[in-house]
Amino acid sequence: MPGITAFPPFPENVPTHPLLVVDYELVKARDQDEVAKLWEAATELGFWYLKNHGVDEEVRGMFDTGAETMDLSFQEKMKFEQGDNGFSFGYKAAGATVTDETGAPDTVEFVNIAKDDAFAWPEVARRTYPSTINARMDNVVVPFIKKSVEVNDMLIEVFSELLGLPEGTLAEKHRLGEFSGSEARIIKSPPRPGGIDEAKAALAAHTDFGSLSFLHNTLGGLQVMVPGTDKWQYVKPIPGHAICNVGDALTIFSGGLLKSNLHRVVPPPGEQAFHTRWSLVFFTRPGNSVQLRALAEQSSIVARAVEAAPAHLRELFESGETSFEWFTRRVKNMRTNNQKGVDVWRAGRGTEHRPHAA
Ligand SMILES: O=C(O)CCC(=O)C(=O)O
Ligand SMILES: [Fe+2]
Repeated sequence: MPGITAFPPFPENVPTHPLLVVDYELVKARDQDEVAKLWEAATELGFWYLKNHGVDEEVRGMFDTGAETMDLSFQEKMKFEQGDNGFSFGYKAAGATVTDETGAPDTVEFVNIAKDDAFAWPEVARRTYPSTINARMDNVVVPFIKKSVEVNDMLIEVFSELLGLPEGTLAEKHRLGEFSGSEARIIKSPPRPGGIDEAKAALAAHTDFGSLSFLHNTLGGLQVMVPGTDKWQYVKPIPGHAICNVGDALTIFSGGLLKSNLHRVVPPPGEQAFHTRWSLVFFTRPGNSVQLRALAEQSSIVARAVEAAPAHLRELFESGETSFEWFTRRVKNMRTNNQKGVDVWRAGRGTEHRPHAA
């Protein structure tokens, strides 16, 4: 089981950024101090640790499912490949996306499982998956996705309240009944010991495409660029603590108040680089038809934020793209096969305003 295999500790001597620790159960009970901490984390860095989320057992099962899946032959995995049209569900081989505008290939493989397939199981809603995933749908994948939806939806509801939006406004944008890009992702990064340029990303510098990400990892490698700086800093994994981060859609809905921050994955630091790195994310994304625009008419808080937002964000608030268009554009323009010059890469960007960060 990759998640609990012994590995060296996260080194002390690398630049690390401490995240606020938010207690899921306390936020759910609307403990005012905890809700205030969540707001601080989401509006300043856009990243926080989440403890007491109750999903540990499902996370372990998902890592096992990932290990079994990645052990399948390359040929078998490629039967479930995503393709180059911006469809994200299924398998992505290492090197299938680029990590910057020079076309440097990524080094991670991952498999994405649609929330819509988990909720429709055993019916197929969006696509089929490798046998290793089908075998664990009932016991692991569906429970993991259902619990992750519950966690993210609760946090999104709290943001809706804090933004002063009419009750249920953000929930309506993430209705379970509508197809969306929401998905679980299991990522495997091979060991990359020494001799390799540590500054080179395994997974491109990016902001997340959707609303909220619920991430579980055990080895270092995730880095954030703290707003107002131009240096990458590691986020140290803490056992039992998930890492949550805001995605572009919430940034847009909130007029820029909720921060979708730039992050990337590099080889794990120090001795950890000798080990395979596994991570698992559940991404909540708005329903496909939802327009990505600032909800200024529904909240004076958002309206004021729009006024104060920088020009590059204000432009995005009025892009008129639906969630489906936004997501497809971003996935498609990272694909290696689609790179025909730097314009393709740049056209795939979201709220990132540092096109040269990589
Ligand atoms: O592997 C990680 O720690 C982060 C992965 C990530 O940022 C992503 O898949 O969007
Ligand atoms: Fe991400």
